[in-house]
Amino acid sequence: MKFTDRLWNSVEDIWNGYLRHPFVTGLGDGTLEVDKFKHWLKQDYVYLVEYSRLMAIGAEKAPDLQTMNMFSEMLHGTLFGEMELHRQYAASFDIEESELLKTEPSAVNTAYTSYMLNHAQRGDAAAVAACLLACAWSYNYIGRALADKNPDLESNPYKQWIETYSGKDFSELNGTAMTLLNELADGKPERELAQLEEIVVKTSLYEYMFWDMCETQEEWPVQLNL
Ligand SMILES: Cc1ncc(CO)c(N)n1
Repeated sequence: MKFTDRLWNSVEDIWNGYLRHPFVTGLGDGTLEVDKFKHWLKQDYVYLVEYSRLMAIGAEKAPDLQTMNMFSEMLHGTLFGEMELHRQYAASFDIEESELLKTEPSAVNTAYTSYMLNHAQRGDAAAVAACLLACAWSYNYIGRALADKNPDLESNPYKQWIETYSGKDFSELNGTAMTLLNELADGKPERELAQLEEIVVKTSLYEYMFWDMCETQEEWPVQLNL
């Protein structure tokens, strides 16, 4: 059994919760309020800057050139593929990239990226791959589920979102994330596999909290005038 098959058993219930989440169902049927989407867009842009650092850490910790290439492919795909989606949506709302980058990360966003960067910095390349997995795999899972459920996207303002995350490039990026973790976890003792699994479960829970944070347009409980 592949390690990702074992992981699937631990995260399936959480992930099916994403598909019932109002933010996600709203993307699928196009009814999501645009202000909520803009909140996601801004928070996610600064999230992806931190997420990209993980792949650079992974390349540095890679045990061989082939693994380094895989982390580097993911890094390139995120910076120049996925983040282009965000830049295009921002342009359609007349939001400059410089404004996206000024976003103050919310409490949940900060906790999520700090959790991943902490594990990536103190762990090995397998730990980095474990940190990356839920993000890539769950968005691909959601994108495909929404595309299947909503075959006619012509009048859906979130068509490009669904097509990006269900499409070929992002599916390949996710395939790389899964292969990376399966290869790096191969031969590890159960104690270490359990630690990697814990990272994937925790990041899956953070993903759920990120959807909630966008649904409620949450930032920090107390707003300071910074
Ligand atoms: C919060 C979050 N998780 C996963 C992805 C997919 O990379 C994303 N863009 N944002």
